Amino acid sequence: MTKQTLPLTVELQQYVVANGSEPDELVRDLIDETERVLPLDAGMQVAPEQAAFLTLLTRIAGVRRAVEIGTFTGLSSIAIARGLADGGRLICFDVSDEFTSIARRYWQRAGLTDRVELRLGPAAETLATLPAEPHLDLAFIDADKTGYLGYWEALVPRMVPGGLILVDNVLRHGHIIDAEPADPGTRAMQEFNRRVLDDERVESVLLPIADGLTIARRR
Ligand SMILES: C[S@@+](CC[C@H](N)C(=O)[O-])C[C@H]1O[C@@H](n2cnc3c(N)ncnc32)[C@H](O)[C@@H]1O
Repeated sequence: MTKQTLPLTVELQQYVVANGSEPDELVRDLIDETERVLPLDAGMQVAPEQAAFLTLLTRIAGVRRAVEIGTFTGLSSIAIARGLADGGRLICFDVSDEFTSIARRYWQRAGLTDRVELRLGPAAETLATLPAEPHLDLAFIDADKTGYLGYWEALVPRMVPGGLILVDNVLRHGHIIDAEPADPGTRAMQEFNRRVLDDERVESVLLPIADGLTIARRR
């Protein structure tokens, strides 16, 4: 019996990726280009095994309507869009025209432009333009950490019963357990994780994949 998740060495993570989540050529090119063009920001991309997990989860859940908060150069959006059911659509929210211009190029190359729509602007404002009633099957939150609670409150009422909200970076590279974190993003995530746990509108699990991924299911 194993009671604890294995800490992943670099070699073990490479094994994980090679044995179940190996990126295809397009994703490899996107990862390489992001590292080359945006070396200081490339760490914001989801991990390859997380991207593969997003695709599988989207497919398993039969998702037709999805949103993503925080698109960057497009890796997680491609992962979600690839898992959508026939006729499914993903709306991406981001503030950066620079980052998402790379994403748009890769959506084109991946043949996903009919499934993906980009809305530029602060997500606190652009999310409010979505219909208020429950209509979303899946939402992925991966943007400014101090905004997460606001995004959560905007999204939960818009999720259909059984809809999934996925939240990245809930472990803050381990700093989530710091007593008094100096970083406002980590303090915001401590509060966010408490609020999700106490939120009776959802059932949730916090998974130690990459930087921590919460999966919450709307009751
Ligand atoms: C961690 S990155 C997203 C990574 C992306 N999911 C991927 O897999 O490549 C965070 C993104 O959130 C965007 N962002 C930051 N603040 C935002 C805001 N207030 N509204 C919308 N997007 C925001 C940034 O421009 C950046 O592209």
